[in-house]
Amino acid sequence: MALLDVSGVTLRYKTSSAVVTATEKVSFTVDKSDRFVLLGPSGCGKSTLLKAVGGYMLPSEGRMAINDREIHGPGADRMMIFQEFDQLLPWKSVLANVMFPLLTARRLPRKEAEARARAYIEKVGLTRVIDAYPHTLSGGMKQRVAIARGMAMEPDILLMDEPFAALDALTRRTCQDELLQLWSETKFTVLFVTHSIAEAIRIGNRILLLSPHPGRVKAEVVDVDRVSNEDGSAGRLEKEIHDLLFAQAETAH
Ligand SMILES: Nc1ncnc2c1ncn2[C@@H]1O[C@H](COP(=O)(O)OP(=O)(O)OP(=O)(O)O)[C@@H](O)[C@H]1O
Repeated sequence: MALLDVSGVTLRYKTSSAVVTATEKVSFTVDKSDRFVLLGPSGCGKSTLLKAVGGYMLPSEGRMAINDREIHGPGADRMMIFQEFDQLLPWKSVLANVMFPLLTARRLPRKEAEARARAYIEKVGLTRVIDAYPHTLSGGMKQRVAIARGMAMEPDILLMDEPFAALDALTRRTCQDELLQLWSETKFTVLFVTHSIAEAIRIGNRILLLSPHPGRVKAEVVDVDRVSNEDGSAGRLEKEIHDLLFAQAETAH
């Protein structure tokens, strides 16, 4: 049984003047310990899909289930990490930010919450700024706090919406490496959204390619680790994915 099962999901926004179809009949499954990437051009509905898996939006058609339980709303089994640097509570220290959902959503006793928060802050290498406030941290550090906060909840799946997109290239690369390092230690499950082909290949072991608006499944690339580890093949895979994503658009011009 898959950890996450998304089956024939259509997601629509209803505004006062129009109905926008963000994704159409999208299906995929995520297994435990997958680093599953949703990849596609801007506007293909990646963030909308993630929002729906998070329980913040219900499908107009199709079904989503986690551990065979239908998703009806948000839950502590799914934690979201966003692109924006302002997702932390500015009036709370790093430690208090990481402890906050442990106390409120997980309802852990304060001592236990603090011990767990300290352990995850150490995992992301931020112990020396544990008492600092978010406005004194760099963008990369704030994202690491958000990751520590998400991981400390020990959810069944981490939902990451372009978490490194607003970082400079070097910091982005470091954060990607750190995420992979954390993954090799704990083998958590992550559903990761990006529009960067290179980032998808670095992060994912499986990549779902979505067509432009409305998002439909174009293809799934499996076993990315094995393919991209072969000599010089990351570049080849990048080109193949590019061609798959943009073939139709290019022939149309
Ligand atoms: N709140 C909203 N109301 C109406 N339409 C929306 C809303 N949010 C998104 N959309 C539309 O739904 C479609 C999918 O948007 P979404 O943000 O999920 O795409 P995306 O693939 O994540 O894009 P990006 O990479 O630019 O973030 C787009 O056409 C967008 O304009």
